[in-house]
Amino acid sequence: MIKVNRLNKNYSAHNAVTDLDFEVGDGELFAFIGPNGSGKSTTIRMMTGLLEPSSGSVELFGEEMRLDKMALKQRISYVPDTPDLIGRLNGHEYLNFIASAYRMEQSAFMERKQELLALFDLEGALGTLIEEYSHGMKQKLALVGALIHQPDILFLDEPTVGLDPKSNRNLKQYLIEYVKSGKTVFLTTHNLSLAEEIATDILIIYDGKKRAHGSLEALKQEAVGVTLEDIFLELTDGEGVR
Ligand SMILES: Nc1ncnc2c1ncn2[C@@H]1O[C@H](COP(=O)(O)OP(=O)(O)OP(=O)(O)O)[C@@H](O)[C@H]1O
Repeated sequence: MIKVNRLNKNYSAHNAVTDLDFEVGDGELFAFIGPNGSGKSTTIRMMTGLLEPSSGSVELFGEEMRLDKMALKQRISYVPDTPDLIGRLNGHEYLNFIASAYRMEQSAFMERKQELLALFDLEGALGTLIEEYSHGMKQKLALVGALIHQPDILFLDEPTVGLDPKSNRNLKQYLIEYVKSGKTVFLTTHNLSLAEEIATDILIIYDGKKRAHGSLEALKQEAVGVTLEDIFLELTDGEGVR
């Protein structure tokens, strides 16, 4: 599904991402974790064709992702950490816009819209302008918009920030079921218990470089620690357990 090959991004003299290599398969729920400023958003923006790499490449479905690859972009969704929705639209208009951009059939659109709005308790908010939504409501509408066309790969940057506990739990369960159907989820999070709970694969990035990658069990072989938090802190020069 995803192949990242010696990916680099330099901002002036600063290397935000250095020689990053990894692969993500079908049906994986991949957690990409690292301290603030370690290069997660930069990487995800290159993977989704929003930012040109300085060198290296990202392949999705065996094809190189670039800024102009619209056909590849039709098969993915990306929810950034602060979704930038069109404030002058109401929820209905926003979702209609998404449906037409992805050329969804009306019946599939209506069916999935009902399901997702119920999942996030958003049914009552669709007539309201997005600029009047709370942060959590915007986050939930962005998630509905990202999921409605059932992308083959779903990229989520900090998806649970701002969500209430019920929506948080519903999202977790939804993502677990989503990957069981063969789809792929790639998420960044600072919520290590979330990664521990739902990820099939975890990559720790530190200062733009891959520090560790594997299942939780595999990571436990690489570092002393019982929890992902112990391992993370040890591998990222934090308050390690050693
Ligand atoms: N447009 C930019 N111009 C210059 N430097 C940038 C730019 N975007 C990011 N950086 C730098 O690149 C590095 C990686 O930033 P990035 O946003 O990818 O980190 P992150 O891991 O997503 O952080 P956080 O967890 O805080 O969201 C940081 O040092 C940041 O200051």
